Amino acid sequence: MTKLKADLLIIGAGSGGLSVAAGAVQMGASVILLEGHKMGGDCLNFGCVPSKALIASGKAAYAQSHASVFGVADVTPSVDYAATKDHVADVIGQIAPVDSQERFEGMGVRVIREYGRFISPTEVQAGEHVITARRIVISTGSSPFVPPIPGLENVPYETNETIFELRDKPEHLLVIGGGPIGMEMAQAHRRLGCEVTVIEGMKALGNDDPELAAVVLDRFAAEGIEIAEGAMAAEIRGKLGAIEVEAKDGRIFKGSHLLMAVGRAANINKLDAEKAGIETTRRGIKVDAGMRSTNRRVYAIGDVAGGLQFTHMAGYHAGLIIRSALLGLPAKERTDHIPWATYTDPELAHVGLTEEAARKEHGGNLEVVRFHYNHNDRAIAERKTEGLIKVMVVRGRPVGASIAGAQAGELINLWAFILANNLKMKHIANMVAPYPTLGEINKRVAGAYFSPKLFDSPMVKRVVRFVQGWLP
Ligand SMILES: Cc1cc2nc3c(=O)[nH]c(=O)nc-3n(C[C@H](O)[C@H](O)[C@H](O)COP(=O)(O)OP(=O)(O)OC[C@H]3O[C@@H](n4cnc5c(N)ncnc54)[C@H](O)[C@@H]3O)c2cc1C
Ligand SMILES: NC(=O)c1ccc[n+]([C@@H]2O[C@H](COP(=O)([O-])OP(=O)(O)OC[C@H]3O[C@@H](n4cnc5c(N)ncnc54)[C@H](O)[C@@H]3O)[C@@H](O)[C@H]2O)c1
Repeated sequence: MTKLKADLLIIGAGSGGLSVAAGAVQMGASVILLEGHKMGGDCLNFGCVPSKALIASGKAAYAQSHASVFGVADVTPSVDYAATKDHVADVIGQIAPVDSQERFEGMGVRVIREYGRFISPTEVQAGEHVITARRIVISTGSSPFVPPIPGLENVPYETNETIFELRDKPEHLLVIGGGPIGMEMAQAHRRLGCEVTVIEGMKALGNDDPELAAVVLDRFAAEGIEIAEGAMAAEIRGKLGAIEVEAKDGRIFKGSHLLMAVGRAANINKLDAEKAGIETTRRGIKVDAGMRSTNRRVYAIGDVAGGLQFTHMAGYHAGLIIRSALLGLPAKERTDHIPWATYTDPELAHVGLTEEAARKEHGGNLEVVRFHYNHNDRAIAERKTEGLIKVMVVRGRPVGASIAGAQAGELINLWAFILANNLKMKHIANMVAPYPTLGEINKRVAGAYFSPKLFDSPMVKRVVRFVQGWLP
Protein backbone atom coordinates (compact mmCIF):
# COMPACT_ATOMS: atom_id res chain seq x y z
CA MET A 1 0.00 0.00 0.00
CA THR A 2 1.50 3.39 -0.99
CA LYS A 3 0.45 6.59 0.71
CA LEU A 4 0.02 9.61 -1.55
CA LYS A 5 -0.76 13.26 -0.77
CA ALA A 6 -2.02 16.07 -2.99
CA ASP A 7 -3.70 19.45 -2.81
CA LEU A 8 -6.57 18.12 -4.86
CA LEU A 9 -7.82 14.60 -5.49
CA ILE A 10 -10.33 14.19 -8.32
CA ILE A 11 -12.37 11.01 -8.61
CA GLY A 12 -13.55 10.50 -12.21
CA ALA A 13 -11.90 11.74 -15.43
CA GLY A 14 -14.96 12.79 -17.45
CA SER A 15 -16.16 16.23 -18.51
CA GLY A 16 -16.16 17.65 -14.97
CA GLY A 17 -13.09 15.94 -13.51
CA LEU A 18 -10.83 16.70 -16.47
CA SER A 19 -11.80 20.37 -16.41
CA VAL A 20 -10.97 20.64 -12.72
CA ALA A 21 -7.68 18.77 -13.20
CA ALA A 22 -6.54 20.93 -16.12
CA GLY A 23 -7.47 24.18 -14.37
CA ALA A 24 -6.06 23.27 -10.98
CA VAL A 25 -2.69 21.94 -12.15
CA GLN A 26 -2.15 24.96 -14.39
CA MET A 27 -2.87 27.20 -11.40
CA GLY A 28 -0.08 25.48 -9.44
CA ALA A 29 -1.91 22.86 -7.36
CA SER A 30 -0.67 19.28 -7.02
CA VAL A 31 -3.39 17.07 -8.48
CA ILE A 32 -4.17 13.36 -8.44
CA LEU A 33 -6.84 12.14 -10.86
CA LEU A 34 -8.51 8.72 -10.60
CA GLU A 35 -10.28 7.02 -13.48
CA GLY A 36 -11.61 3.47 -13.20
CA HIS A 37 -12.74 3.09 -16.82
CA LYS A 38 -12.17 5.27 -19.91
CA MET A 39 -10.52 8.70 -19.87
CA GLY A 40 -13.05 11.24 -21.12
CA GLY A 41 -16.01 9.60 -19.37
CA ASP A 42 -19.49 9.39 -20.83
CA CYS A 43 -19.42 12.43 -23.06
CA LEU A 44 -16.47 11.25 -25.15
CA ASN A 45 -17.05 7.52 -25.10
CA PHE A 46 -20.78 6.81 -24.73
CA GLY A 47 -22.60 10.14 -24.85
CA CYS A 48 -22.36 13.47 -26.62
CA VAL A 49 -19.58 12.65 -29.06
CA PRO A 50 -20.76 9.26 -30.43
CA SER A 51 -24.40 10.40 -30.48
CA LYS A 52 -23.61 13.53 -32.47
CA ALA A 53 -21.41 11.50 -34.84
CA LEU A 54 -24.21 8.99 -35.48
CA ILE A 55 -26.69 11.84 -35.94
CA ALA A 56 -24.33 13.23 -38.60
CA SER A 57 -24.48 9.86 -40.45
CA GLY A 58 -28.26 10.00 -40.30
CA LYS A 59 -28.25 13.55 -41.66
CA ALA A 60 -26.03 12.55 -44.58
CA ALA A 61 -28.43 9.72 -45.48
CA TYR A 62 -31.46 11.98 -45.12
CA ALA A 63 -29.91 14.64 -47.36
CA GLN A 64 -29.50 12.08 -50.17
CA SER A 65 -33.14 11.08 -50.07
CA HIS A 66 -34.44 14.66 -49.77
CA ALA A 67 -32.41 16.49 -52.44
CA SER A 68 -34.99 16.88 -55.22
CA VAL A 69 -36.44 20.02 -53.70
CA PHE A 70 -33.06 21.63 -54.50
CA GLY A 71 -33.09 20.34 -58.09
CA VAL A 72 -30.82 17.40 -57.31
CA ALA A 73 -32.26 13.91 -57.76
CA ASP A 74 -33.28 11.99 -54.66
CA VAL A 75 -31.27 8.82 -54.12
CA THR A 76 -32.21 5.98 -51.83
CA PRO A 77 -29.18 6.00 -49.54
CA SER A 78 -27.12 2.85 -49.37
CA VAL A 79 -26.36 2.73 -45.64
CA ASP A 80 -23.55 0.58 -44.29
CA TYR A 81 -24.57 0.54 -40.62
CA ALA A 82 -21.30 -1.00 -39.48
CA ALA A 83 -19.41 1.72 -41.38
CA THR A 84 -21.40 4.41 -39.55
CA LYS A 85 -20.01 2.87 -36.35
CA ASP A 86 -16.49 3.07 -37.81
CA HIS A 87 -17.17 6.77 -38.38
CA VAL A 88 -18.33 7.09 -34.75
CA ALA A 89 -15.18 5.33 -33.50
CA ASP A 90 -13.00 7.53 -35.71
CA VAL A 91 -14.59 10.72 -34.35
CA ILE A 92 -14.03 9.51 -30.78
CA GLY A 93 -10.45 8.64 -31.72
CA GLN A 94 -9.83 12.15 -33.07
CA ILE A 95 -11.04 13.81 -29.88
CA ALA A 96 -9.59 11.28 -27.40
CA PRO A 97 -6.03 12.72 -27.27
CA VAL A 98 -7.44 15.87 -25.66
CA ASP A 99 -8.76 13.79 -22.74
CA SER A 100 -5.89 11.30 -22.65
CA GLN A 101 -3.78 10.16 -19.72
CA GLU A 102 -0.65 11.24 -21.63
CA ARG A 103 -1.92 14.79 -22.07
CA PHE A 104 -2.85 15.15 -18.42
CA GLU A 105 0.41 13.62 -17.24
CA GLY A 106 2.17 16.06 -19.57
CA MET A 107 0.47 18.88 -17.68
CA GLY A 108 1.73 17.48 -14.37
CA VAL A 109 -1.38 15.63 -13.16
CA ARG A 110 -0.77 12.25 -11.53
CA VAL A 111 -3.28 9.94 -13.22
CA ILE A 112 -4.17 6.65 -11.55
CA ARG A 113 -6.32 4.23 -13.58
CA GLU A 114 -8.30 2.76 -10.69
CA TYR A 115 -11.72 3.21 -9.13
CA GLY A 116 -11.55 5.25 -5.94
CA ARG A 117 -13.46 4.59 -2.72
CA PHE A 118 -13.49 6.35 0.60
CA ILE A 119 -12.03 4.44 3.52
CA SER A 120 -12.37 7.35 5.99
CA PRO A 121 -13.49 11.01 5.92
CA THR A 122 -10.02 12.02 4.67
CA GLU A 123 -8.71 8.99 2.77
CA VAL A 124 -9.51 7.44 -0.60
CA GLN A 125 -8.22 4.06 -1.68
CA ALA A 126 -7.47 3.45 -5.36
CA GLY A 127 -5.90 0.06 -6.06
CA GLU A 128 -2.68 -0.10 -4.05
CA HIS A 129 -2.76 3.59 -3.15
CA VAL A 130 -4.23 5.39 -0.16
CA ILE A 131 -4.60 9.06 -0.98
CA THR A 132 -5.16 12.07 1.25
CA ALA A 133 -5.79 15.54 -0.11
CA ARG A 134 -6.65 19.01 1.13
CA ARG A 135 -9.77 18.91 -1.06
CA ILE A 136 -11.49 16.06 -2.89
CA VAL A 137 -13.75 16.34 -5.94
CA ILE A 138 -16.24 13.62 -6.80
CA SER A 139 -16.95 13.75 -10.53
CA THR A 140 -18.01 10.17 -11.14
CA GLY A 141 -20.86 10.92 -13.54
CA SER A 142 -23.89 8.74 -14.18
CA SER A 143 -24.84 5.49 -15.88
CA PRO A 144 -27.94 4.38 -17.76
CA PHE A 145 -30.76 3.75 -15.33
CA VAL A 146 -32.31 0.39 -16.12
CA PRO A 147 -35.61 -0.04 -14.30
CA PRO A 148 -36.68 -3.47 -13.04
CA ILE A 149 -39.36 -3.99 -15.70
CA PRO A 150 -40.57 -7.59 -15.52
CA GLY A 151 -38.97 -9.72 -18.21
CA LEU A 152 -36.17 -7.28 -19.01
CA GLU A 153 -33.61 -9.51 -17.31
CA ASN A 154 -34.22 -12.21 -19.94
CA VAL A 155 -34.21 -10.00 -23.04
CA PRO A 156 -31.11 -8.53 -24.70
CA TYR A 157 -31.14 -4.74 -24.73
CA GLU A 158 -28.89 -1.83 -25.63
CA THR A 159 -28.06 1.28 -23.63
CA ASN A 160 -25.96 4.30 -24.52
CA GLU A 161 -22.97 2.23 -23.36
CA THR A 162 -23.48 -0.48 -26.00
CA ILE A 163 -25.44 0.97 -28.93
CA PHE A 164 -22.47 2.74 -30.49
CA GLU A 165 -20.70 -0.60 -30.85
CA LEU A 166 -23.67 -2.47 -32.29
CA ARG A 167 -22.72 -3.35 -35.88
CA ASP A 168 -25.77 -5.28 -37.11
CA LYS A 169 -28.40 -2.85 -38.24
CA PRO A 170 -31.62 -3.24 -36.26
CA GLU A 171 -34.56 -3.96 -38.53
CA HIS A 172 -36.95 -2.39 -36.02
CA LEU A 173 -35.57 -0.52 -33.03
CA LEU A 174 -37.84 -0.17 -30.02
CA VAL A 175 -36.76 2.76 -27.85
CA ILE A 176 -38.11 2.91 -24.32
CA GLY A 177 -37.94 6.55 -23.21
CA GLY A 178 -38.70 9.68 -25.22
CA GLY A 179 -36.16 11.99 -23.55
CA PRO A 180 -33.14 13.45 -25.33
CA ILE A 181 -31.23 10.15 -25.55
CA GLY A 182 -34.19 8.20 -26.90
CA MET A 183 -35.26 10.85 -29.38
CA GLU A 184 -31.78 11.59 -30.75
CA MET A 185 -31.12 7.88 -31.26
CA ALA A 186 -34.60 7.24 -32.67
CA GLN A 187 -34.19 9.76 -35.49
CA ALA A 188 -30.61 8.77 -36.28
CA HIS A 189 -31.69 5.13 -36.64
CA ARG A 190 -34.75 5.96 -38.71
CA ARG A 191 -32.59 7.92 -41.12
CA LEU A 192 -30.14 5.04 -41.33
CA GLY A 193 -32.98 2.83 -42.54
CA CYS A 194 -34.44 1.19 -39.40
CA GLU A 195 -38.08 1.06 -38.44
CA VAL A 196 -38.31 2.89 -35.11
CA THR A 197 -40.91 2.99 -32.33
CA VAL A 198 -40.48 5.23 -29.30
CA ILE A 199 -42.37 3.98 -26.25
CA GLU A 200 -42.79 6.88 -23.83
CA GLY A 201 -44.54 6.57 -20.48
CA MET A 202 -45.61 10.20 -20.33
CA LYS A 203 -44.87 12.87 -22.94
CA ALA A 204 -42.00 12.72 -25.43
CA LEU A 205 -39.52 15.60 -25.01
CA GLY A 206 -41.41 16.33 -21.81
CA ASN A 207 -38.72 18.63 -20.40
CA ASP A 208 -39.21 21.10 -23.23
CA ASP A 209 -41.94 23.62 -23.98
CA PRO A 210 -44.81 21.62 -25.54
CA GLU A 211 -45.35 24.19 -28.32
CA LEU A 212 -41.75 23.74 -29.42
CA ALA A 213 -41.56 20.00 -28.79
CA ALA A 214 -44.56 19.70 -31.15
CA VAL A 215 -42.40 21.02 -34.01
CA VAL A 216 -39.99 18.13 -33.52
CA LEU A 217 -42.71 15.56 -32.96
CA ASP A 218 -44.44 16.57 -36.22
CA ARG A 219 -41.21 16.00 -38.09
CA PHE A 220 -40.69 12.63 -36.43
CA ALA A 221 -44.15 11.58 -37.56
CA ALA A 222 -43.41 12.79 -41.10
CA GLU A 223 -40.22 10.72 -41.14
CA GLY A 224 -42.17 7.61 -40.15
CA ILE A 225 -41.07 7.32 -36.51
CA GLU A 226 -43.84 5.89 -34.39
CA ILE A 227 -44.14 7.71 -31.06
CA ALA A 228 -46.39 6.07 -28.50
CA GLU A 229 -47.03 8.47 -25.61
CA GLY A 230 -48.63 7.53 -22.30
CA ALA A 231 -47.16 4.08 -22.85
CA MET A 232 -45.38 3.06 -19.64
CA ALA A 233 -43.42 -0.12 -20.40
CA ALA A 234 -44.65 -2.77 -17.94
CA GLU A 235 -43.45 -6.07 -19.36
CA ILE A 236 -40.82 -7.14 -21.84
CA ARG A 237 -40.45 -10.53 -23.52
CA GLY A 238 -38.95 -12.30 -26.52
CA LYS A 239 -35.48 -12.65 -27.91
CA LEU A 240 -33.12 -10.76 -30.21
CA GLY A 241 -34.99 -10.24 -33.48
CA ALA A 242 -38.44 -10.66 -31.91
CA ILE A 243 -38.90 -8.45 -28.86
CA GLU A 244 -42.24 -7.37 -27.42
CA VAL A 245 -42.85 -4.49 -25.03
CA GLU A 246 -46.21 -4.39 -23.34
CA ALA A 247 -47.36 -1.07 -21.92
CA LYS A 248 -49.37 -0.67 -18.72
CA ASP A 249 -52.51 0.03 -20.77
CA GLY A 250 -52.09 -3.23 -22.72
CA ARG A 251 -50.63 -1.84 -25.96
CA ILE A 252 -48.00 -4.16 -27.40
CA PHE A 253 -45.03 -2.97 -29.45
CA LYS A 254 -42.95 -5.38 -31.53
CA GLY A 255 -39.42 -4.91 -32.78
CA SER A 256 -36.10 -6.60 -33.41
CA HIS A 257 -33.88 -4.62 -30.99
CA LEU A 258 -34.45 -2.68 -27.79
CA LEU A 259 -32.79 0.51 -26.53
CA MET A 260 -33.35 1.51 -22.92
CA ALA A 261 -33.24 5.31 -22.54
CA VAL A 262 -35.24 6.07 -19.42
CA GLY A 263 -32.85 8.32 -17.54
CA ARG A 264 -29.65 8.16 -15.54
CA ALA A 265 -28.44 6.81 -12.21
CA ALA A 266 -25.65 8.67 -10.38
CA ASN A 267 -22.39 6.72 -10.06
CA ILE A 268 -22.14 6.50 -6.29
CA ASN A 269 -22.16 2.78 -5.64
CA LYS A 270 -18.37 2.30 -5.85
CA LEU A 271 -17.57 5.28 -3.63
CA ASP A 272 -18.43 4.03 -0.12
CA ALA A 273 -19.46 7.63 0.47
CA GLU A 274 -20.95 6.88 3.88
CA LYS A 275 -17.46 6.08 5.20
CA ALA A 276 -16.60 9.75 4.64
CA GLY A 277 -19.82 11.18 6.06
CA ILE A 278 -21.04 12.08 2.58
CA GLU A 279 -24.81 11.99 2.31
CA THR A 280 -26.44 10.76 -0.87
CA THR A 281 -29.99 11.03 -2.18
CA ARG A 282 -31.89 9.22 -4.92
CA ARG A 283 -30.41 11.68 -7.42
CA GLY A 284 -26.78 11.51 -6.32
CA ILE A 285 -24.48 13.27 -3.86
CA LYS A 286 -26.19 15.86 -1.71
CA VAL A 287 -24.51 19.24 -2.26
CA ASP A 288 -25.00 22.82 -1.11
CA ALA A 289 -25.03 25.87 -3.39
CA GLY A 290 -21.23 25.83 -3.45
CA MET A 291 -21.20 22.16 -4.64
CA ARG A 292 -19.86 20.98 -1.25
CA SER A 293 -21.05 17.67 0.11
CA THR A 294 -21.92 17.04 3.75
CA ASN A 295 -18.18 16.42 4.21
CA ARG A 296 -16.91 20.02 3.87
CA ARG A 297 -13.63 18.99 2.23
CA VAL A 298 -15.39 17.07 -0.51
CA TYR A 299 -17.13 18.61 -3.53
CA ALA A 300 -19.38 16.85 -6.03
CA ILE A 301 -19.83 18.15 -9.58
CA GLY A 302 -21.43 17.17 -12.88
CA ASP A 303 -23.97 14.36 -13.28
CA VAL A 304 -23.23 12.83 -9.86
CA ALA A 305 -24.38 16.04 -8.16
CA GLY A 306 -27.92 15.30 -9.33
CA GLY A 307 -28.81 18.58 -11.09
CA LEU A 308 -28.84 19.35 -14.80
CA GLN A 309 -26.90 16.61 -16.58
CA PHE A 310 -24.92 18.19 -19.39
CA THR A 311 -21.26 18.37 -20.29
CA HIS A 312 -21.32 22.16 -20.17
CA MET A 313 -22.90 21.95 -16.70
CA ALA A 314 -20.03 19.77 -15.48
CA GLY A 315 -17.61 22.29 -17.02
CA TYR A 316 -19.41 25.16 -15.30
CA HIS A 317 -19.25 23.35 -11.95
CA ALA A 318 -15.52 22.80 -12.49
CA GLY A 319 -14.93 26.54 -12.86
CA LEU A 320 -16.97 27.24 -9.74
CA ILE A 321 -15.21 24.85 -7.43
CA ILE A 322 -11.66 25.58 -8.61
CA ARG A 323 -12.18 29.09 -7.27
CA SER A 324 -13.40 27.77 -3.98
CA ALA A 325 -11.00 24.82 -3.54
CA LEU A 326 -7.79 26.58 -4.57
CA LEU A 327 -8.36 30.19 -3.64
CA GLY A 328 -10.86 29.81 -0.83
CA LEU A 329 -13.22 32.19 -2.64
CA PRO A 330 -16.98 31.79 -2.18
CA ALA A 331 -18.81 30.00 -4.98
CA LYS A 332 -22.52 29.79 -5.62
CA GLU A 333 -24.15 27.72 -8.31
CA ARG A 334 -26.55 29.45 -10.72
CA THR A 335 -28.78 27.57 -13.11
CA ASP A 336 -30.87 30.34 -14.65
CA HIS A 337 -28.32 30.88 -17.42
CA ILE A 338 -27.56 27.26 -18.31
CA PRO A 339 -28.73 26.38 -21.82
CA TRP A 340 -29.54 22.97 -23.20
CA ALA A 341 -30.03 21.63 -26.69
CA THR A 342 -31.41 18.40 -28.08
CA TYR A 343 -29.84 17.51 -31.41
CA THR A 344 -32.83 16.14 -33.22
CA ASP A 345 -33.64 17.66 -36.61
CA PRO A 346 -35.10 20.23 -36.16
CA GLU A 347 -33.12 20.97 -32.98
CA LEU A 348 -34.63 22.08 -29.70
CA ALA A 349 -32.81 24.54 -27.45
CA HIS A 350 -33.62 26.43 -24.33
CA VAL A 351 -32.20 28.73 -21.64
CA GLY A 352 -33.74 30.31 -18.55
CA LEU A 353 -37.43 30.00 -17.73
CA THR A 354 -39.86 28.18 -19.98
CA GLU A 355 -43.08 30.03 -20.81
CA GLU A 356 -44.95 27.98 -18.21
CA ALA A 357 -42.38 28.66 -15.48
CA ALA A 358 -42.15 32.34 -16.39
CA ARG A 359 -45.94 32.70 -16.21
CA LYS A 360 -45.93 31.18 -12.73
CA GLU A 361 -43.11 33.42 -11.57
CA HIS A 362 -43.99 36.70 -13.27
CA GLY A 363 -47.73 36.48 -13.99
CA GLY A 364 -49.07 39.61 -15.71
CA ASN A 365 -45.61 41.16 -16.11
CA LEU A 366 -44.62 38.51 -18.62
CA GLU A 367 -44.61 39.23 -22.34
CA VAL A 368 -43.96 36.35 -24.74
CA VAL A 369 -42.67 37.21 -28.21
CA ARG A 370 -42.32 34.80 -31.12
CA PHE A 371 -40.68 34.79 -34.52
CA HIS A 372 -41.15 31.97 -36.99
CA TYR A 373 -38.46 30.47 -39.21
CA ASN A 374 -40.72 30.76 -42.27
CA HIS A 375 -40.12 34.55 -42.22
CA ASN A 376 -36.34 34.12 -42.30
CA ASP A 377 -34.89 34.38 -45.82
CA ARG A 378 -31.99 32.00 -45.20
CA ALA A 379 -34.33 29.38 -43.77
CA ILE A 380 -36.49 29.73 -46.88
CA ALA A 381 -33.46 29.37 -49.18
CA GLU A 382 -32.34 26.25 -47.33
CA ARG A 383 -35.90 24.88 -47.03
CA LYS A 384 -35.65 24.80 -43.27
CA THR A 385 -38.73 26.78 -42.44
CA GLU A 386 -40.15 24.63 -39.65
CA GLY A 387 -39.93 26.11 -36.19
CA LEU A 388 -39.89 29.25 -34.13
CA ILE A 389 -38.12 31.20 -31.41
CA LYS A 390 -40.02 32.31 -28.38
CA VAL A 391 -38.61 34.73 -25.80
CA MET A 392 -40.06 35.37 -22.37
CA VAL A 393 -39.57 39.02 -21.39
CA VAL A 394 -40.22 40.86 -18.13
CA ARG A 395 -39.91 44.65 -18.22
CA GLY A 396 -37.53 44.62 -21.16
CA ARG A 397 -35.33 41.84 -19.81
CA PRO A 398 -35.41 38.31 -21.25
CA VAL A 399 -35.94 35.68 -18.55
CA GLY A 400 -35.99 32.72 -20.93
CA ALA A 401 -35.68 31.76 -24.59
CA SER A 402 -36.72 28.60 -26.40
CA ILE A 403 -36.00 27.68 -29.99
CA ALA A 404 -37.19 24.79 -32.17
CA GLY A 405 -35.70 24.72 -35.63
CA ALA A 406 -32.54 24.44 -37.69
CA GLN A 407 -29.37 25.26 -35.73
CA ALA A 408 -31.35 25.99 -32.56
CA GLY A 409 -28.38 24.76 -30.50
CA GLU A 410 -26.17 27.41 -32.12
CA LEU A 411 -28.77 30.18 -32.00
CA ILE A 412 -29.37 29.75 -28.27
CA ASN A 413 -25.78 30.84 -27.56
CA LEU A 414 -26.74 34.49 -27.89
CA TRP A 415 -29.56 34.12 -25.35
CA ALA A 416 -27.26 32.23 -22.98
CA PHE A 417 -24.93 35.24 -23.18
CA ILE A 418 -27.78 37.69 -22.62
CA LEU A 419 -29.10 35.81 -19.58
CA ALA A 420 -25.64 35.19 -18.11
CA ASN A 421 -24.97 38.93 -18.20
CA ASN A 422 -28.45 40.09 -17.28
CA LEU A 423 -28.76 42.13 -20.49
CA LYS A 424 -31.95 43.49 -22.05
CA MET A 425 -33.91 43.13 -25.29
CA LYS A 426 -32.53 46.53 -26.38
CA HIS A 427 -29.05 45.01 -26.51
CA ILE A 428 -30.25 42.48 -29.07
CA ALA A 429 -32.11 45.18 -30.99
CA ASN A 430 -28.90 47.26 -31.15
CA MET A 431 -27.05 44.38 -32.81
CA VAL A 432 -26.76 44.29 -36.61
CA ALA A 433 -26.98 40.70 -37.87
CA PRO A 434 -25.46 39.75 -41.22
CA TYR A 435 -27.98 39.01 -43.97
CA PRO A 436 -29.03 36.34 -44.78
CA THR A 437 -28.38 34.26 -41.67
CA LEU A 438 -30.56 32.13 -39.47
CA GLY A 439 -29.19 34.27 -36.64
CA GLU A 440 -31.41 37.10 -37.84
CA ILE A 441 -34.30 35.39 -36.06
CA ASN A 442 -32.71 36.54 -32.80
CA LYS A 443 -32.77 40.15 -33.96
CA ARG A 444 -36.24 39.82 -35.47
CA VAL A 445 -37.74 38.48 -32.26
CA ALA A 446 -36.40 41.58 -30.51
CA GLY A 447 -38.08 43.54 -33.31
CA ALA A 448 -41.30 41.68 -32.54
CA TYR A 449 -40.95 42.86 -28.95
CA PHE A 450 -40.35 46.54 -29.78
CA SER A 451 -42.52 46.92 -32.90
CA PRO A 452 -45.90 47.19 -31.15
CA LYS A 453 -44.38 49.62 -28.65
CA LEU A 454 -43.08 51.77 -31.50
CA PHE A 455 -45.57 51.33 -34.33
CA ASP A 456 -48.81 51.04 -32.36
CA SER A 457 -48.10 53.92 -30.01
CA PRO A 458 -50.33 57.04 -30.48
CA MET A 459 -47.68 58.97 -28.52
CA VAL A 460 -44.93 58.09 -31.04
CA LYS A 461 -47.27 59.03 -33.90
CA ARG A 462 -48.04 62.40 -32.25
CA VAL A 463 -44.34 63.14 -31.73
CA VAL A 464 -43.53 62.28 -35.36
CA ARG A 465 -46.35 64.52 -36.63
CA PHE A 466 -45.17 67.34 -34.39
CA VAL A 467 -41.50 67.08 -35.41
CA GLN A 468 -42.45 66.76 -39.10
CA GLY A 469 -44.37 69.99 -38.80
CA TRP A 470 -41.21 71.81 -37.70
CA LEU A 471 -38.52 70.13 -39.81
CA PRO A 472 -37.36 72.27 -42.73
C1 LIG B 1 -26.23 9.35 -25.15
C2 LIG B 1 -25.88 10.63 -24.43
C3 LIG B 1 -25.78 11.80 -25.14
C4 LIG B 1 -25.46 12.98 -24.49
N1 LIG B 1 -25.38 14.12 -25.23
C5 LIG B 1 -25.06 15.27 -24.62
C6 LIG B 1 -24.94 16.47 -25.37
O1 LIG B 1 -25.14 16.48 -26.59
N2 LIG B 1 -24.60 17.61 -24.73
C7 LIG B 1 -24.38 17.63 -23.38
O2 LIG B 1 -24.06 18.69 -22.84
N3 LIG B 1 -24.48 16.51 -22.64
C8 LIG B 1 -24.81 15.34 -23.23
N4 LIG B 1 -24.90 14.19 -22.50
C9 LIG B 1 -24.63 14.27 -21.04
C10 LIG B 1 -23.12 14.27 -20.74
O3 LIG B 1 -22.51 13.14 -21.34
C11 LIG B 1 -22.90 14.25 -19.24
O4 LIG B 1 -23.66 15.27 -18.64
C12 LIG B 1 -21.43 14.46 -18.88
O5 LIG B 1 -20.64 13.45 -19.44
C13 LIG B 1 -21.26 14.49 -17.37
O6 LIG B 1 -19.93 14.65 -17.03
P1 LIG B 1 -19.36 14.11 -15.64
O7 LIG B 1 -17.96 14.59 -15.54
O8 LIG B 1 -20.29 14.43 -14.57
O9 LIG B 1 -19.39 12.52 -15.79
P2 LIG B 1 -18.72 11.55 -16.88
O10 LIG B 1 -18.32 12.27 -18.09
O11 LIG B 1 -19.61 10.40 -17.03
O12 LIG B 1 -17.38 11.07 -16.15
C14 LIG B 1 -17.39 10.30 -14.99
C15 LIG B 1 -16.15 9.42 -14.97
O13 LIG B 1 -15.95 8.91 -13.66
C16 LIG B 1 -15.51 7.57 -13.74
N5 LIG B 1 -15.79 6.95 -12.45
C17 LIG B 1 -17.00 6.57 -11.94
N6 LIG B 1 -16.85 6.12 -10.65
C18 LIG B 1 -15.53 6.21 -10.37
C19 LIG B 1 -14.76 5.90 -9.21
N7 LIG B 1 -15.32 5.46 -8.09
N8 LIG B 1 -13.42 6.08 -9.29
C20 LIG B 1 -12.83 6.54 -10.41
N9 LIG B 1 -13.51 6.86 -11.53
C21 LIG B 1 -14.85 6.70 -11.50
C22 LIG B 1 -16.30 7.01 -14.91
O14 LIG B 1 -15.67 5.87 -15.43
C23 LIG B 1 -16.28 8.20 -15.88
O15 LIG B 1 -15.19 8.13 -16.73
C24 LIG B 1 -25.21 12.99 -23.10
C25 LIG B 1 -25.28 11.79 -22.38
C26 LIG B 1 -25.61 10.63 -23.04
C27 LIG B 1 -25.67 9.36 -22.24
N1 LIG C 1 -28.47 16.83 -26.25
C1 LIG C 1 -28.18 16.70 -24.98
O1 LIG C 1 -27.73 17.60 -24.29
C2 LIG C 1 -28.39 15.37 -24.33
C3 LIG C 1 -28.61 14.25 -25.10
C4 LIG C 1 -28.82 13.05 -24.45
C5 LIG C 1 -28.80 13.01 -23.08
N2 LIG C 1 -28.57 14.12 -22.36
C6 LIG C 1 -28.59 14.06 -20.89
O2 LIG C 1 -28.86 12.78 -20.42
C7 LIG C 1 -30.00 12.79 -19.58
C8 LIG C 1 -30.75 11.50 -19.66
O3 LIG C 1 -31.44 11.37 -20.88
P1 LIG C 1 -32.62 10.32 -21.03
O4 LIG C 1 -33.25 10.61 -22.34
O5 LIG C 1 -32.14 8.95 -20.75
O6 LIG C 1 -33.54 10.62 -19.77
P2 LIG C 1 -34.80 11.55 -19.47
O7 LIG C 1 -35.04 11.37 -18.03
O8 LIG C 1 -34.62 12.90 -20.00
O9 LIG C 1 -35.98 10.85 -20.31
C9 LIG C 1 -36.43 9.57 -20.01
C10 LIG C 1 -37.85 9.36 -20.51
O10 LIG C 1 -38.21 8.02 -20.25
C11 LIG C 1 -39.56 7.95 -19.83
N3 LIG C 1 -39.77 6.70 -19.09
C12 LIG C 1 -39.29 6.36 -17.86
N4 LIG C 1 -39.66 5.10 -17.53
C13 LIG C 1 -40.39 4.63 -18.58
C14 LIG C 1 -41.03 3.38 -18.85
N5 LIG C 1 -41.03 2.36 -17.99
N6 LIG C 1 -41.69 3.24 -20.02
C15 LIG C 1 -41.72 4.24 -20.92
N7 LIG C 1 -41.12 5.44 -20.71
C16 LIG C 1 -40.45 5.63 -19.57
C17 LIG C 1 -39.73 9.22 -19.01
O11 LIG C 1 -41.10 9.60 -18.95
C18 LIG C 1 -38.86 10.24 -19.77
O12 LIG C 1 -39.59 10.97 -20.72
C19 LIG C 1 -30.79 14.00 -20.06
O13 LIG C 1 -31.66 14.50 -19.07
C20 LIG C 1 -29.72 14.96 -20.40
O14 LIG C 1 -29.32 15.64 -19.22
C21 LIG C 1 -28.37 15.30 -22.96
